[in-house]
Amino acid sequence: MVAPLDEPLFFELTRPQPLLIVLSGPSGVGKDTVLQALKKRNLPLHFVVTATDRPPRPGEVDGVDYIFVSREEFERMIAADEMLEYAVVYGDYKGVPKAQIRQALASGKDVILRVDVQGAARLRALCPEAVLIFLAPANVQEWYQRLINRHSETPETLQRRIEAVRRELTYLDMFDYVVINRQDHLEQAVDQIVAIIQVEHLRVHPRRITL
Ligand SMILES: Nc1nc2c(ncn2[C@@H]2O[C@H](COP(=O)(O)OP(=O)(O)O)[C@@H](O)[C@H]2O)c(=O)[nH]1
Ligand SMILES: Nc1ncnc2c1ncn2[C@@H]1O[C@H](COP(=O)(O)OP(=O)(O)O)[C@@H](O)[C@H]1O
Repeated sequence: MVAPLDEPLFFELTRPQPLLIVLSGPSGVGKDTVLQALKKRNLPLHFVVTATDRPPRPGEVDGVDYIFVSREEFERMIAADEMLEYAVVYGDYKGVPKAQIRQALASGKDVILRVDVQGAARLRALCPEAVLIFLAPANVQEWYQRLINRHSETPETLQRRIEAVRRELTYLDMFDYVVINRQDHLEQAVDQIVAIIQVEHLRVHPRRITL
């Protein structure tokens, strides 16, 4: 007996499972720029705002780029177990407030956040079904020039980022995807991340986020 042709097939009945997408990669590769471009695509994506005790850079907005807090406040949040994940990154605290990730996952949308490779490793351990995307430069020279041209660092903070990059590249094997953010081809990188999200939603066995 064949089901009536107008009856939805079983796979149309499964509610799409929201993804937890983790974008990582070396300083200056273009994570924030890619996320800003992704926001302009108006996809059903919830962008998690993470916390830091680093002072805001010119143009950075509290509650949008980061939740900017003092070192004392950050350490209070750690002690109060308010952080899902945190790390010292290039000398500053960075962390994912549990409240932020809960609010994001409750939205029913795909959730995306950008963390350093330490954060990506921690989120892989906490949530094996997260989708980890490594944003890479086309080559070290392009990466270095991009970081310098951003004019965001003091000699000390620049040196920390340069010293970190070799170690950060060794984390690649832990990731699910690598996207190259080529010089002056930003939209190509964004297209690839959109494609990853689309394909991840076509899995016969959807990733189930447990956090
Ligand atoms: N582990 C972790 N890293 C984070 C978090 N938020 C931001 N980061 C990362 O911290 C690193 C330093 O960020 P930032 O100080 O803005 O410097 P930038 O990477 O040079 O722009 C970047 O790789 C960010 O992706 C977080 O909540 N946890
Ligand atoms: N594809 C690209 N081509 C050229 N410049 C880029 C590209 N992506 C990002 N940038 C620039 O590189 C610098 C670093 O980007 P940013 O998003 O701050 O990196 P991250 O968030 O990974 O530290 C910024 O000045 C940004 O405008």
